Amino acid sequence: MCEFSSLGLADWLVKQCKQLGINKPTPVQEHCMPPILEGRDCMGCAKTGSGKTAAFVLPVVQKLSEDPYGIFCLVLTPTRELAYQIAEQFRVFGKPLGLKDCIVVGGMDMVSQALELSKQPHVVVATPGRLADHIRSSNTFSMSRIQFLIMDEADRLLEQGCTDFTKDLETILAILPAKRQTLLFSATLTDTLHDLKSIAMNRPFFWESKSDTRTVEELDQRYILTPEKVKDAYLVHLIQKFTDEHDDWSIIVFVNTCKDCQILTMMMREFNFPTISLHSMMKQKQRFANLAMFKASVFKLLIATDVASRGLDIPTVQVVINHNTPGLPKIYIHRVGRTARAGRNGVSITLVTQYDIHLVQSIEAENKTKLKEYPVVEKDVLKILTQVNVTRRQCEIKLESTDFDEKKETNKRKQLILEGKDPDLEAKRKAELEKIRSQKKKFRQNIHETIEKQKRGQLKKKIMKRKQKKAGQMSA
Ligand SMILES: Nc1ncnc2c1ncn2[C@@H]1O[C@H](COP(=O)(O)OP(=O)(O)OP(=O)(O)O)[C@@H](O)[C@H]1O
Repeated sequence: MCEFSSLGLADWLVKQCKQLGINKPTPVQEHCMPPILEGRDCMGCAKTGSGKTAAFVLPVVQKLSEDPYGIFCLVLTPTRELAYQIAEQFRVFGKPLGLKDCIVVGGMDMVSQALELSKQPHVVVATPGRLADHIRSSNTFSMSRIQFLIMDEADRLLEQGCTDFTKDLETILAILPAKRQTLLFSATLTDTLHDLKSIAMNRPFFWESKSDTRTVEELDQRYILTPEKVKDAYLVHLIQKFTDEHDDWSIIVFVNTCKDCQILTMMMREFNFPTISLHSMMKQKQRFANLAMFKASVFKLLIATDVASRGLDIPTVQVVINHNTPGLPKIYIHRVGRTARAGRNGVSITLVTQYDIHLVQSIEAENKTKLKEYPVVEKDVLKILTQVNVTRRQCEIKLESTDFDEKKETNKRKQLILEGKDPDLEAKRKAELEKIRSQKKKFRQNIHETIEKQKRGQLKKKIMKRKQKKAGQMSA
């Protein structure tokens, strides 16, 4: 393994790294930092927890020290929490320079952000939506001289998922100078490589960590096959087990929806687990506060939606539990990547129902890893099943008495209007899609049942034949 200084990093930054316990570059840093320092565009694809952030922060800070002016660098990232985490890295490495950063994310005061932007910070770390809002609504800042555009979790920024950043990215890219360095990083770049290449045009250097698998070796990947109705009991059982067996434990449970996140948080509290939640329907200040308390181990259990699945670096997390099987291998990679970071060990456990088996198969195929079954004493789970299910029902009733669903509906309508869509038309379209989906599910279920019936029929026939044969032999 080489040294930071041999990569062209200045002595003062090498010293700064040492002070932070970063002594040797990781492979993504070793390969991507020299081309960035040479002035090339770079696309870096390396596994979760492999030090991609420092791979772009360190060269930018070095270049900034050579010719400091603001706004020098713009970092775009899909989530607000991640923006704060990246800004902190710039602040730490750039402390000797007096580096000034500005965080521009949704859910926080827009006026104070505009004021900060007008003070020409060296580095702006932003989520696309809020930055685009600032560009559209004010002319108090200019990004016409930026040297670096960085997209962290670049594939997420470019894919058209539930939050589509395309329009906001267009607004942002339009005000950036063509002559700049563009750096794109993620653990899962390959699917969007084509789109990314059109953004990074300056002799892009592409580096991907060579490995047979897409998840880290230190991660013990498990699954539990469970009927939907027993899932929560398994979850309570698993958390109780970790609490009993480890003094120092920290777990993230990923769920599919904000509502599920809220209900499971209430449930886990009923079972006296120190639980906190993170989802997009919470007020932003509460989101930051909850994450800070989880990071500080005030709360040991975090129930979160996919808003926490990318980039968050919390070294104490030993276990990730997927309460639902992720629909895409990529989502799985990022979720389980919240543990086993920077060479540490970690465990991931995915709760799988009979209807999710095809999802597990595609996760295994894509990641070239087999998930192993997690051993559980089933009778221990069955013992708590009724209590757990009653608790869920109680929590659901409690949540129904609040305005949670209403709030969700209002938020959704607001979002659609902001996106220039008609909320009523969208609702109709969604209902139609839901109908098709449920028809498909029913169809799959019918096929499954028919196959099972056929199997049972064949088995019966075999048994009958065997009996007849035996009877024949006896009578002979
Ligand atoms: N050279 C190094 N030596 C030791 N630790 C390092 C080094 N570089 C970074 N780290 C640490 O490794 C951890 C993970 O780094 P980072 O968050 O940058 O990962 P990542 O590759 O961006 O992961 P993800 O894909 O999940 O976003 C951090 O705590 C960071 O401080």
